Amino acid sequence: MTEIAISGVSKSFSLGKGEIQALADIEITFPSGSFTALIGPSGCGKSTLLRLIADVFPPTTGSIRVGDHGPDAARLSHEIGFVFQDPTLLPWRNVVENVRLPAEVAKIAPRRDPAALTTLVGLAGFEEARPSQLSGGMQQRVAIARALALDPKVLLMDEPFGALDEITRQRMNMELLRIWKESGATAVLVTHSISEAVFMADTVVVLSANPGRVSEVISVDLPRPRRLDLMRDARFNSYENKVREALFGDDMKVPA
Ligand SMILES: Nc1ncnc2c1ncn2[C@@H]1O[C@H](COP(=O)(O)OP(=O)(O)OP(=O)(O)O)[C@@H](O)[C@H]1O
Repeated sequence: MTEIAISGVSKSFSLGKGEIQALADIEITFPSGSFTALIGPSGCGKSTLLRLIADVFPPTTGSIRVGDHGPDAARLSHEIGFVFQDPTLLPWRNVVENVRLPAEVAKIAPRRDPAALTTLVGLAGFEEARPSQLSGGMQQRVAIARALALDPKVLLMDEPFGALDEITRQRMNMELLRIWKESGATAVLVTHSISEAVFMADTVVVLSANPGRVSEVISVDLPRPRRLDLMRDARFNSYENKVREALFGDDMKVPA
């Protein structure tokens, strides 16, 4: 069971002679096995928050707990899988070899069979294909399989489908929900899409900028498994409106 607890976290970066405060007073818990979406204006610190959890850098103040330990220990025991917007596959390696890569870098045996993971992400038959022979959506599937190779307890995704067309993106979202359920991981997804956030998440965390703060936490009480026709449901639209209002505040109000 891996809960992520973020307490009193702020993050500042030095920039030239000055300093930029990316995040302030972040207080939030992601329950074990939950799916959380982070949404907010550009520059509000969504990626920074993911990177803090992944131990790319430490917080300036506050603490982060991943399961029973800090992000550094979680990273060292390979408990965190990360998917970026760009799949960043090695072009000279085939699909299975790319999926196996994290285990090779860590000098340990893969905790999940790379060929089985390739099937799990819908790429059976493409095991030997090179990245250049795959579409953008297929490359991103490989990146997801690679993130699962060491059986992480936490899956962090930074706009993984941002570069994909709408049809591929919605398909990938459905598949990602299936893969997430199968993995049992605690998932955190950064997205710019309100409907994607509501469709995927148990909880949508809305951030505001300068510095990044949590402005609203919206629980999405919609049944799972979720299918695309859910998007036509009035309850779905009302959650979208809630997120929209949290993002745009007074700008949403109709002038008298
Ligand atoms: N390594 C870094 N060094 C200096 N400043 C940084 C660094 N990483 C992020 N920042 C700054 O922190 C702030 C938040 O950036 P971040 O990338 O986390 O925002 P974001 O919400 O993910 O943005 P976007 O939606 O545009 O991707 C920005 O002002 C950015 O310039």
